[in-house]
Amino acid sequence: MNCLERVFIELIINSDQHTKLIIDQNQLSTCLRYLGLSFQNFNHFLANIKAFYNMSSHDILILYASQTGTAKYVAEELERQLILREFKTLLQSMDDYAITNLPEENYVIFVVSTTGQGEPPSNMINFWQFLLIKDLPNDALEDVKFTVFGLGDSNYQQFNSMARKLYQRMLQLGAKIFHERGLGDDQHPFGYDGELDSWTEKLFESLKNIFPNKQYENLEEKIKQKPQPRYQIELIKENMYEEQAQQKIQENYKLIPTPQGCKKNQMIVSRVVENELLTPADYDRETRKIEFEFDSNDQTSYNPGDILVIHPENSHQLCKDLADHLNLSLSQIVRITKNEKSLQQFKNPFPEYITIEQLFKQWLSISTPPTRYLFKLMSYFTNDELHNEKLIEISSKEGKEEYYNYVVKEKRNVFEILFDFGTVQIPLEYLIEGLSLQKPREYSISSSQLSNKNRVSITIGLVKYQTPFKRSIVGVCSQYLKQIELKQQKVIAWIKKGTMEMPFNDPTIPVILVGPGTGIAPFMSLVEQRNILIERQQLTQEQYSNKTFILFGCRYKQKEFYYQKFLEELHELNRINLFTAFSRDFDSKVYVQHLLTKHYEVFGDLIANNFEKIKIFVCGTAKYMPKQVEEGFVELLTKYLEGDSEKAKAIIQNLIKKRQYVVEAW
Ligand SMILES: Cc1cc2nc3c(=O)[nH]c(=O)nc-3n(C[C@H](O)[C@H](O)[C@H](O)COP(=O)(O)O)c2cc1C
Repeated sequence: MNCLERVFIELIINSDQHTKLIIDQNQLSTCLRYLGLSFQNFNHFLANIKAFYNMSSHDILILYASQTGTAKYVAEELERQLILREFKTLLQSMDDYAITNLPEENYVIFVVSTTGQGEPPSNMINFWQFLLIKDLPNDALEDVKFTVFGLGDSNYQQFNSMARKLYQRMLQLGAKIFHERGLGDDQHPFGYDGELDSWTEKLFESLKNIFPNKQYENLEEKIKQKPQPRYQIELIKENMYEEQAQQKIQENYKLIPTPQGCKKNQMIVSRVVENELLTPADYDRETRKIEFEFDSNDQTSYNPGDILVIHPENSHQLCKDLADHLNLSLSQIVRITKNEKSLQQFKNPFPEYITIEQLFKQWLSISTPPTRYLFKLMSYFTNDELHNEKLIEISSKEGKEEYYNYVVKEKRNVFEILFDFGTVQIPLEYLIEGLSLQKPREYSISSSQLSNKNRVSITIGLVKYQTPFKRSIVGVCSQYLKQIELKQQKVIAWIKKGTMEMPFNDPTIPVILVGPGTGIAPFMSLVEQRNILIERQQLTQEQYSNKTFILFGCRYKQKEFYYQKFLEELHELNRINLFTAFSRDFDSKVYVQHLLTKHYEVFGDLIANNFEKIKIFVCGTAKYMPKQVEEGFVELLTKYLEGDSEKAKAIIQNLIKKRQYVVEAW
């Protein structure tokens, strides 16, 4: 090893406090150039480094890709199970992992969810792009043994597609399977657990053959012992905390974890300035237009198709109830630090000093059902035998049904659970370990920034429903936004690109926008923007007419035809072509897909004359609509092409491939 190489190693090692190799790809290529090393040589070089420093590394690498945290939780639970059996593990999100180390790994477990329409979660994008590099040799990963557990929902057309694609790509690159693939499904009566439990059981069978010296039996005694908590918590006395530090606490919101796919420095602080009810007050559905104004110094910019990602707050009452139950005051300041004795590797997401109110309102997901792991943790903190047994049962594989019936289906939150198990006195450091972090919620933007540069609006349907036991549940974020005080409270949000790349600068490009219900939201942004551009660019009627086709559908015209006046006015002016379907106003039910076949000549001509530039966007609920609309397009083209269904299918498939036909569904 020459002295330049040594310098390089020092650089890498000193840049990382965990003595593992984490370098980003820019750093890597700069260093490689500096050292005159090719990429191939680099792997060999890394092996040298490891040997040189005798880094005792892991037995198994767990890599997860997760959009809303489920795959992350599953990966963490797997890690706990592996640690219990004496495995040395390394757990990372795919994009945090230095992918150039992958050929050196022995055993890898991938836990990967699918998002969008069969797309990778944001923390897999770079990793996936790297794996897809065309000239990677087919023996690049020949020493790697792997398995995949996928999280998906069979209601989506591309069920678990990222887990499947990753599996195939790993095989193409020469990696070998050490355990069969598992595919979890949200539609299973027990959600992904329906598949995960048996997959995990078999995983340990497979591992027994590979790592016979680990501990697989007699785990009961170990399980009974309380694990080391991940965090340490210190209650801070008020007089110990000076004024300057108080100021810091006020600014904790700046440390709220950046949502997937957003940029840290693009956090927006805004206030709600308008909250308009779009449905009749006595209707069973509630849809609102919520408008935000950015705090003055924000240089925020957005375009039609972009998404507003909102960090919601839990209700004050729930935070107070939970704090009271734990004998804590909301104004209590606590110091949260990492417990270095914990065997798990993780990033501490909390600010060092934080009030209980901030912790419960902004940081922890306390309104939604907690994971099974919380029940396990709770079981260590009761002297009541019955409660202890029940908690252990719910947290176990055997108690899966009970967990689903009592927690998931009934949407019980942590306060309700602690209340039911009143003998449990769980310390705060264990409680926060058993809860997930607050999840941001995504909404399509429905305004154009050309109309007001400091404002953005969204169209939200209020989530409210009853559980099987008739408990009334409301959605965390929609309720938070509904009740927010106008112009008072700060709302923390980010803007990110959506999947629909809209032609927002050119109103002459033909678009077909299919948006039933609140699926209309992103299209309102494009329509408003195009309307302004038609004026600004002084376009002629010939240039702008028959370019923006909107298909909107809902149950009743009188109750749910959002933005009716504006849309009908633009239709009158020939600035848009509006087609509507009201499914409950007439005896025969008409939905948006029926409008396509009904007007097959209009849409057939439009598509046939604009193959290269037309854009079709479909937005709304995921369950049946996207598939039915796609079938509607195929049907209309078949009719237009006088029965040539193969050609019709090929046209739509081609548009999908070229991303001229894009679905955004939830
Ligand atoms: C916006 C959205 C898009 C989704 N798209 C798909 C999909 O295309 N295919 C699929 O199998 N599951 C899809 N799902 C389901 C998720 O993969 C599933 O709920 C998973 O458990 C989420 O895991 P995560 O929280 O780790 O991202 C989607 C879920 C959402 C919210």
